Amino acid sequence: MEAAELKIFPDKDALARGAADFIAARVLDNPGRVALCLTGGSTPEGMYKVLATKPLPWERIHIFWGDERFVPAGDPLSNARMTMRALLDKVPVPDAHIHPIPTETSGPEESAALYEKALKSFYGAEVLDPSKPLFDVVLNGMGDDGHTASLFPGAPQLNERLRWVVAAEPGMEPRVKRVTLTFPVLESCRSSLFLVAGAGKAAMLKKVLAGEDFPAARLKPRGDLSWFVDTAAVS
Ligand SMILES: O=C(O)[C@H](O)[C@@H](O)[C@H](O)[C@H](O)COP(=O)(O)O
Repeated sequence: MEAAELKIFPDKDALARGAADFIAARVLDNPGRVALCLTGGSTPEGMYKVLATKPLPWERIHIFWGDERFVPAGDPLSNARMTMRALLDKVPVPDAHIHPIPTETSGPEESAALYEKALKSFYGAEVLDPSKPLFDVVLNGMGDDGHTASLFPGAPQLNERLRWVVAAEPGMEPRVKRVTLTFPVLESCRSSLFLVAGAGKAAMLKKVLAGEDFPAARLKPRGDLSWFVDTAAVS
């Protein structure tokens, strides 16, 4: 693991362009099967729209999500739905390469078990090999309370080292149950990046970058880690 890199952009649009360029470059670095782990929240949406304009080899890109709200696929709160509308509906990615966290199940526990199975089958092994990262790029957000994915401060899911995917209680708005990848899985990547924008994040960003114990600061990717932030978030 290398030291984290901090990239500061003048505003949210510049941040979106910078992050989309970064992801496109990482995709093009890999001549084989590419796996991207995307995130929900409001910050990535603009970046997804920029990424949709990039001429990328979509036929060899697979899409996963780091967490999902336990709502039907068509619900406006769905992270996958937002990503479909901003990005995936606009690019020639094969349907079979889109791997949303299933939510039409008996509950978040069943969703987590099914997604864990899907990830292991894609990876081709039951145990993560440190020399073989699962994802090329993992995109992360950070909540005002320091959560990332649906790993909330003080939650038992923070200490999960065996399960790849678990159910989570709603830690903050929207107050719906969640399904989330765990740290070892989010960390199994070549590159990891956080997108953080807006003055509302400034106080927490300062603490997390100083290494205070919040979920976003606990993420220790095997590959490189970059923080893409706007000036408001570092104000
Ligand atoms: O489902 C979710 O809510 C997210 O995956 C969550 O972890 C998000 O990334 C952060 O809360 C930041 O969200 P914003 O970009 O909206 O601030």
